[in-house]
Amino acid sequence: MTQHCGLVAVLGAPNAGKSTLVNALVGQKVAIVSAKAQTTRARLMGIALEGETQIILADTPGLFAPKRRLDRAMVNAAWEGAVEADAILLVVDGRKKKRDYLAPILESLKDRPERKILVLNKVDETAKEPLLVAAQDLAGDGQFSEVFFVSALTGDGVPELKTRLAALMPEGPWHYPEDQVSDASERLLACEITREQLYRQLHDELPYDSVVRPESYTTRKDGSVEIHQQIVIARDSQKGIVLGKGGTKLKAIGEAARKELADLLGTKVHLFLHVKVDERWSEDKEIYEELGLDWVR
Ligand SMILES: Nc1nc2c(ncn2[C@@H]2O[C@H](COP(=O)(O)OP(=O)(O)OP(=O)(O)O)[C@@H](O)[C@H]2O)c(=O)[nH]1
Repeated sequence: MTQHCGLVAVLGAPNAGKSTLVNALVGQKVAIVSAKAQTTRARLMGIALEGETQIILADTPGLFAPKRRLDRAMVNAAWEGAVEADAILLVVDGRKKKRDYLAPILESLKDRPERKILVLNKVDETAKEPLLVAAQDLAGDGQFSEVFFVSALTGDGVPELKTRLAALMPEGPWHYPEDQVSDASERLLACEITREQLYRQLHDELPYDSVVRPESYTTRKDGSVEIHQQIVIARDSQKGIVLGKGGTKLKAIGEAARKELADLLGTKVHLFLHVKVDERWSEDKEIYEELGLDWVR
């Protein structure tokens, strides 16, 4: 059978469930998910397989009005992900009754020539009637060729969406080997996993101006992996939050991240986390490059 391969850009407001959807389509965790808005910083790709078709998913940062430089870089990355895609998915939180916040996204999508598919997510927590109203409301202007109702969380409707996306992918050789699920290097993916644990375990206490950087990533003789990472925060006063009493918080974060990494990499993992205070990290070009973001003024 001939191979098919194409790019799908996944767009949507922060917290719509884009990362969860990409993970569900890939069938394995590739993008980090958290209840906090704007979790997705780097442009991670998920790679889904359906028969002879490879679907490359650009999991883009949520689109929102950018103020800080980091935010502007994220929005730029989001649009980059959508350029010349074979399909654009707009993921919308179906539970939300108010939809004005989507107006700028809908407006900017108007000029895009790609096929656009509306995905109303979180159907597990939404009644049918309001979902239909939302679909009519958003797809009424004819901009979307199709509407899918899914729950990225439970997987409801996801296989149907995946089948449809596969059918839209053009003929062509696969871009990635069969067993690859993400184009993020393992180093970077490992940082994302630590960052997710930071979010999970510190909740609202975690300062937004923090970042996890890779220091080193080596395979030991016995096949296990030794990973060193730096948690960079902007203020000395934030150190206590990350470390916790007697360092217990950081230990728990490292332990959870290590377990998950071992699971993902299928080998024993030694994870070392170092906390560093750097007031000016958000002005550091190198950090942006590391995270796969463009430096924008
Ligand atoms: N009930 C329900 N919750 C969902 C569903 N999909 C995602 N969520 C939750 O919504 C929150 C946001 O999900 P993410 O996948 O991180 O959202 P995102 O759009 O990638 O967010 P950003 O990274 O901020 O752009 C998480 O708490 C998810 O568990 C769903 O189908 N049903």
